[in-house]
Parts: sequence; structure tokens; C-alpha cells
Amino acid sequence: MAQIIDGKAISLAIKDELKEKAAKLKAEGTEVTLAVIQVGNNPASTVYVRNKKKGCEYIGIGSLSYELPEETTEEELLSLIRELNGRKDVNGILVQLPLPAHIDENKVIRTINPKKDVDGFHPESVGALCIGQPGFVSCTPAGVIELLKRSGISIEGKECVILGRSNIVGKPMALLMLRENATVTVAHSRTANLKEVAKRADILIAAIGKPKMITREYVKEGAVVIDVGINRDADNKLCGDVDFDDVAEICSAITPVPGGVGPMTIAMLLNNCIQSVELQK
Ligand SMILES: Nc1nc(=O)c2c([nH]1)NC[C@@H]1CN(c3ccc(C(=O)N[C@@H](CCC(=O)O)C(=O)O)cc3)C=[N+]21
Repeated sequence: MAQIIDGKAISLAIKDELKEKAAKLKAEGTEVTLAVIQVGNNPASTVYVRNKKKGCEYIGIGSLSYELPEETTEEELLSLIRELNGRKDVNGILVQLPLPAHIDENKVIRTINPKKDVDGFHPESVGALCIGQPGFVSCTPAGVIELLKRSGISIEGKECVILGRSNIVGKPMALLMLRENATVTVAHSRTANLKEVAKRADILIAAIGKPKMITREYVKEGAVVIDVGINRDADNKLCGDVDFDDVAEICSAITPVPGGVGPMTIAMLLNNCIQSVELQK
């Protein structure tokens, strides 16, 4: 049976470390504050935003929340971001995605001051990651790296296959794996012979958004399988992109959903908030 990587426990250990860092900063007179903006009331977003605020409370940093109505105009949102960009008492700005269709996400992301871009979504943050310069790293891929390291799984020299090429997971995941000296393949919906490509992986990372699509036919025996998916199955239960029960029988280590990558995303967001103090000096 595979090792089950406990993202919940690992994220808790990280949050406890961050709690100490936050206390140290406070003792030096530095208060850290995250501003979270939600537009509309997508129920999933409401749950995530609540978890982010709870995380802030847990580690002892401040959070400001802005719950804007669905009809908020793009210009109203941009002007709130500009105001927060200029506030000395706000260190991080997070605009919960997805946004309503009448608002241009790219424009919103570009408006956030890169020094406050704790999501790591700004083109300047992504560019910095690409060329190895300091900046915020997208929380979910950063969480995957931290999960592997803290589970004693080495990355250097390994064949890593990433399934999915989104701007917030697949692409930054590839850059981070490269930074850790893995050999990286990014596969996607148009990849020919997807199963064969996936089977090359020592470390397989699924970020495709298709519930339980990854069965053992995609997995080499003994591989490490990281499931970034968050989907609902036919019974409306939370599930990943990986068919956990099927794959767990042949892989060496696997992350569950829930309790795997999800909690790490929040831990890395909080880490970015603490790191923002350094970047803003
Ligand atoms: N600007 C922005 N930044 C984000 O980081 C962002 C976003 N928008 N939009 C939505 C996605 C999704 N996301 C998750 C965070 C935590 C869990 C998480 O904690 N999941 C728990 C369970 C949560 C549950 O029960 O629903 C787990 O997997 O164990 C999941 C998903 C952040 N996102």
C-alpha cells in the first residue's frame, strides 16, 4: 500500500512555523495584513475565502475582507485595488477567482502591485519565477513542492510529468520542478498517447479538472502521485483528478483529496503574506 501524504498535517506544521514568524515580526513592530476581495457569492469561493481568513487568524496576522456585490463594475474593483496598493497597512492583496464574466481577470491581476501579489498571478511574478528572481510563487504549485520535500521525496533528476497547463497550476508547477532539477514534461488535452507519457513519470502531478480521470493505466508502478484536482463526483462529494483507490494500490505515495494539496495552498498563501514584509522593505 502506498504512503498517503498528509497535506493537512504538513500544512499545520507550516502554519505553526509561520505563527512564530508572525509573532517575531509583531514584536519588532511589524503587523502583517492580507486583504481578500470576493466579488459575488459563488458558494465555493465563500468557503475558500473563509478558510483563508481562518488561516490568517491562526497564524496571528490581520485580514481585511471585501465582499462586493455581483454587479460591481470592473472600474469599481480596479479602484479598490489601487487604493489597497497604496495603503501602507496592507501587505497582501488577493482577489478570489473566478470573477463574474463582465470583469476582465487579466486586467485585475495586472492592477495588483506585484509587491503585494500574494497569489503570485501577476505577469511580473510569473516572469520572475521563470528567470529565477525573487517574487511571489503561485500557492498551489509551491505547496506541491513543499509537500514533496517534507515527505522526504527527492525531486532532483526525477522524471516529472505534469498533466495540465493552466497559468496558475500547470505552468508554474513546471517552472518550480525545473528549478528543483527534475526533468519536466507538461502534458495536456491535446497530448498524443497521454497514458504512455504519464507512465514515464517518477512524479506525476494531475491538474486537469476531470474527476477521477487518472486510473492506474496512467501510472508507473512505484510512482509518486500528486492530485491537484478539486472536483465534485456524482454524489457531490469532493474528489480529485485521480482515482485514489485504484492508483493507491500500485503507486509508492499519493495525496488524498481532501486533505492533500488543498490545505497546502492556504499554508503557502500565508507564507507569501509573511514573505511580503521582506519584499516590501
Ligand atoms: N485568487 C485566488 N487564489 C486562490 O488560491 C484560489 C482562487 N483564487 N480561487 C479558487 C482556488 C481554489 N483554492 C483552494 C484553496 C484551498 C482548498 C482547501 O483547503 N481544500 C481542502 C478542503 C476544502 C473543502 O472541504 O472544500 C482540502 O483539499 O482538504 C481548496 C482550494 C484556492 N484558489
